[in-house]
Amino acid sequence: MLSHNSKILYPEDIRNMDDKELKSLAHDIREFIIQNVSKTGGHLASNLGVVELTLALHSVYKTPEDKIIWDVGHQSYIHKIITGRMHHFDKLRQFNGLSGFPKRNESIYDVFQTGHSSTSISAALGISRARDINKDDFHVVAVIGDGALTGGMAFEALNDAGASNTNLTVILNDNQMSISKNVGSISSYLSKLRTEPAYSKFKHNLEQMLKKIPVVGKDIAKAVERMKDSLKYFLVPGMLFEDFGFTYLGPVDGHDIGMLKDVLLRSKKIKGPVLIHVMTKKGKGYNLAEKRPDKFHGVGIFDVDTGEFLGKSNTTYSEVFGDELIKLAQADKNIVAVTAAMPEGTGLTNFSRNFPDRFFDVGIAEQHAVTMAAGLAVSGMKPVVAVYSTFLQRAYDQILHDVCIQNLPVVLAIDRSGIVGDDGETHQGVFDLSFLRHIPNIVIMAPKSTKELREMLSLSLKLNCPVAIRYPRGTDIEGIVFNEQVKLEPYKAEVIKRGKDVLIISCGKMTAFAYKAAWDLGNSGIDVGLINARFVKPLDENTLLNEIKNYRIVVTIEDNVIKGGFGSGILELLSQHNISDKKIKTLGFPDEFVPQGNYSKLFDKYNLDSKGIIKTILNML
Ligand SMILES: Cc1ncc(C[n+]2csc(CCOP(=O)(O)OP(=O)(O)O)c2C)c(N)n1
Ligand SMILES: CC(=O)[C@@H](O)[C@H](O)COP(=O)(O)O
Ligand SMILES: [Mg+2]
Repeated sequence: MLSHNSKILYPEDIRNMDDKELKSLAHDIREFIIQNVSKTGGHLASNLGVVELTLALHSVYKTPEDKIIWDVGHQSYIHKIITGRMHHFDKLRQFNGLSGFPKRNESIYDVFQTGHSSTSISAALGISRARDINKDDFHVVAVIGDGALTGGMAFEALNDAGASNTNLTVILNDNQMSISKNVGSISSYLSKLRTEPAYSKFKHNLEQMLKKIPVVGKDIAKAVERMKDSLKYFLVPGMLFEDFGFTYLGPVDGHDIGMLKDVLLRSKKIKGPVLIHVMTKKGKGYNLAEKRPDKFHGVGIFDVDTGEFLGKSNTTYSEVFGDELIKLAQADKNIVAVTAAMPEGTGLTNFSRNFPDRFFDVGIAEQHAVTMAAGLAVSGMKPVVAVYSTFLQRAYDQILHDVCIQNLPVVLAIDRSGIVGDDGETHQGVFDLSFLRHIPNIVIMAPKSTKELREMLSLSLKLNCPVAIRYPRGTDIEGIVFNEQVKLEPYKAEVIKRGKDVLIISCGKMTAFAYKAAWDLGNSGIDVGLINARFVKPLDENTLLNEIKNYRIVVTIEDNVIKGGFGSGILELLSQHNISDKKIKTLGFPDEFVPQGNYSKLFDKYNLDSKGIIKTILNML
């Protein structure tokens, strides 16, 4: 049984084990992961599915000289356990603790950092090409899931790698799941490869038969060749990948260590790019996760026996969004919803059940999601693209070129804006205001509460132009109840409180911290005014200028990077109106990547909670 006190494992230990020992280790590792993740949270089901695959990879390849690149990287826990990091798992995804993704500064075995999907083949190809230029001699392996294979980047890389002749191995970990059930025609194609063993048997028999046809004369020889070629398309499993220029091996049972090692050893001898199709079961070894791999994809703390999640269960912004969209869609048949493989996370699952014909899961393809929505919009539909802030980074040009230049009524419902917490720097949604604010035609809103999100969603569908609504992960901040009397009006800010000494102008969720700071300072005799901007673009210039003129000190606060964010917009406004007699401070995230950690830790670190705001204001007074 593995525990945090067990001997630290390294790949050499794995390479010295026979298949029986590896099988037993696989069992222990599964138990370790289930117990550990139940206490820390993390990506459970994906890791349980790749235990044997990871052991086989480290047995056959000589890491770290040979390079393994994990796509997304959420399935790298076993790789971490057997590369000397088992003892750090009690701090998995915590502030200053072990990352849930590969990190180059954590280990020499982590050769490329990931977090976002579909990058592994590109990175592996780059590493292979550098190796070839340097005349080095090592193997490069990309491990990509069937979900990640729905991303366009993966195909750009297959296209390039397939024609490159370079030695490179792609392991396709096919468990038929993205976070939810995998979608699209490639997924159906892979299912066919998995489920039709007759396919390969028939192909083998036929090839044998064709070989036996005696070649009598040129014409017959040519005809036989042509027949072979056309039959190949029907009969060769993995023909799609073969046509891309890869040698296809598989499908192989990804839970049989012996078979995995065999096929990996075989692949090492093949020149040029190779794709090995490995079939695994997501959640393998934990019955509850095998049954509901979607539910156990990414988890908080849970009870191992019952599978019950033990965290808080207040209504989240995502749930409110999904609920409100259903109501709006009931009244307007032109409303359609689009997700890039995140129906559950974005709160669209119920929508998909209520309106199956008006719901589109396009796979892990954010760029396509946005342009496809633009196509829906030019045809009179009202598309709402629900997407995490961090993943929308992929679709910058699609927003600009396909939506905003044509001024199309596409609503971007940007979930997980601001701090997401445990996933860390690859996933923090702290750039959206900066990468959207400068695009002409777009309206940007940020609700201070789940109630305001409902109103903003309803308004966004009436504005007939591109709209982004950015809202955070999780629930309303506990303990702060707003007096929600000021109804949302288009392009109008909300004056929550007037004061004399300091004005805070807040954006979205940060209004809650500002609200508490304003009241706490009031109790100490400092009279603070508070405006909830509601509209980041266009700013409600009249209200803002009318209020700002009454104060000497102005503080802006946002859960975005300071550079190019909401506060920058206020500075631009003041500069355009030649207002230079104010003391101003823009609060937000500094020019660095925000690490992993829970909300309170991070808001405290960056002085963005009410305590931090009070500290800033006292320093300014
Ligand atoms: C660009 C991007 N969009 C969305 C996600 C969210 N995401 C993380 S894992 C995942 C599913 C990946 O499926 P697959 O590659 O098959 O791995 P599995 O979990 O099935 O092992 C998704 C959609 C992401 N990481 N990156
Ligand atoms: C690995 C990945 O990108 C997702 O699984 C992500 O961790 C989901 O985040 P939420 O838990 O916020 O839905
Ligand atoms: Mg998968």
